[in-house]
Amino acid sequence: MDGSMLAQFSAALLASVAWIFFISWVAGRRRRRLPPGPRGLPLLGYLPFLGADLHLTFAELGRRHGPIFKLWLGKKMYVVLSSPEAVKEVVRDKDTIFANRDAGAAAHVISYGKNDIAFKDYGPEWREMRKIFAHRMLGNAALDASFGLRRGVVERSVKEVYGQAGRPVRIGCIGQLTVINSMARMIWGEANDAEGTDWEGLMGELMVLVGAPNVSDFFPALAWLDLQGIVGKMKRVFLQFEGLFEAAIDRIRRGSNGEGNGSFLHFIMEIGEDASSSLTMTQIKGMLLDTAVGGTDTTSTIFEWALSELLLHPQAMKLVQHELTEVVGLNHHVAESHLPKLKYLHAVVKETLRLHPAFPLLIPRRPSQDTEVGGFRVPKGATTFVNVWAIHRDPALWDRPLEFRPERFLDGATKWDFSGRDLKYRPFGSGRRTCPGLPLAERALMYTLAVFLHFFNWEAPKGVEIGLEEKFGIVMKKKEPLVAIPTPRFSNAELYG
Ligand code: HEM
Repeated sequence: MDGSMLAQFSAALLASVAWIFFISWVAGRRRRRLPPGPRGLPLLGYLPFLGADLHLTFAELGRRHGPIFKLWLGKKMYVVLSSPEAVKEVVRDKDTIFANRDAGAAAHVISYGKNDIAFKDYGPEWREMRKIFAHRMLGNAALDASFGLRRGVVERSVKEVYGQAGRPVRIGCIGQLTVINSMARMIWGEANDAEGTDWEGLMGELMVLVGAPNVSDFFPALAWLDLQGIVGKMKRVFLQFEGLFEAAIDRIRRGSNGEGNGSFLHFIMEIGEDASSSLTMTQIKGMLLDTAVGGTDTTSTIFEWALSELLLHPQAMKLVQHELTEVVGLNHHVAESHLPKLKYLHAVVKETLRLHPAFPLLIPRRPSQDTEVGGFRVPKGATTFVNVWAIHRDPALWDRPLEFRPERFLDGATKWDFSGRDLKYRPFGSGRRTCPGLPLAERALMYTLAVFLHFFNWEAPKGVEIGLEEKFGIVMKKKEPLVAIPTPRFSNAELYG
């Protein structure tokens, strides 16, 4: 090889090496690229621009930046997903990596320091608690056994509404109280140590505190100051629950008249006190709190949305009541055994949950290591939201998405179950962290709706417009409580208690 050939060869070799370096640098850079997102202010990030309705802000940002975007709120990075493809990566392909939750300061207090199911980090203890919760506490046998407790509460509410027939009633509030009291009854049993507790107020305060934007979460270094007093207030709410649990546990331990029988508390204590169980008393109380918190606001809110939609869609209301007449029969009580046959009511519930998912952003997850979604880097610990509200209304995924059409969930739509198998419909989430309360939620919601729609006709008071305005929160409620006039459907007064 002469000198010039050697020089040409060296130059070619150098160019190839440089090219390889360049390509791997670009690939590496891409791998390390964070998702796009809006610019914010120094230190505060996007905080000043968030607005009150997070789901709407996130939907708008999704339109601008794509289905995977990030934003900084104070010192914390948040990633928001709003396409089934991106969600699939998180809840299927990388479900284990994203199986932790992000417990803010307030959630930390109310979850017994992440000692419940909703906030405990993924691992063997969480798996054990979840297994007991889903398969034993909320298994079919336990739910069948506690039906009497639920029925008693619903029948009391029917009697109350009957007493106000022909007049406007705040049915949203009555529905909420019915669900709250059913859950309380199931937790405490007939003895109900919680009798006299202002559940509505207590739950309302708890949900506001968990959902409130908290400076301590955005700037962890300032957490010890509890600048908005949220943690202080949450501790007071927590102590009220703690007092109720302690009183009931004490009563059950003393074996006083066994009135707790049939209640979750009694049932779960039996498991906890079994020598082979590793459940601690704190975990038991954490699971009961999950039932009280996870089960009440969600179920009662969907009850109110469903009734509102039916009042706005008289044809759908007619079909529900016709089905109830066929399945339950005139002058008969609704039983839980009727529920699987109420196909149209099921479709109404599904369509309601599509348009008004109780958790519009699900419950945020947190990756336990650096990872990638859609080719973007998501760093360990980044709070990850799924904007299920936006996915459920995406015109690319749904035909006439803003219309209330229960029919879309009928006929050959067996894939539309609540399991989250179809990633464009996930009102109960999916993957490892999917809602374990689904069997109870489905029964309680369907039963309460079936009873109220079987026993009464409903109409809006003259001159009152039924609105569908939303009030954003951890659980998204109706802005204006629903008011409607009930008229008994049957002349036999005995049916109404
Ligand atoms: C209509 C009623 C309900 C709706 C719409 C609902 C929805 C949800 C959703 C979307 C999640 C988050 C899932 C995810 O991150 O993928 C969740 C979690 C949870 N839900 Fe429900 N839920 C309802 C009723 C209930 C009931 C009745 C209970 C208890 C008896 C309950 C207990 C829980 C718990 C403990 C979690 C946390 C699970 C975990 O982190 O492993 N929920 N729920």
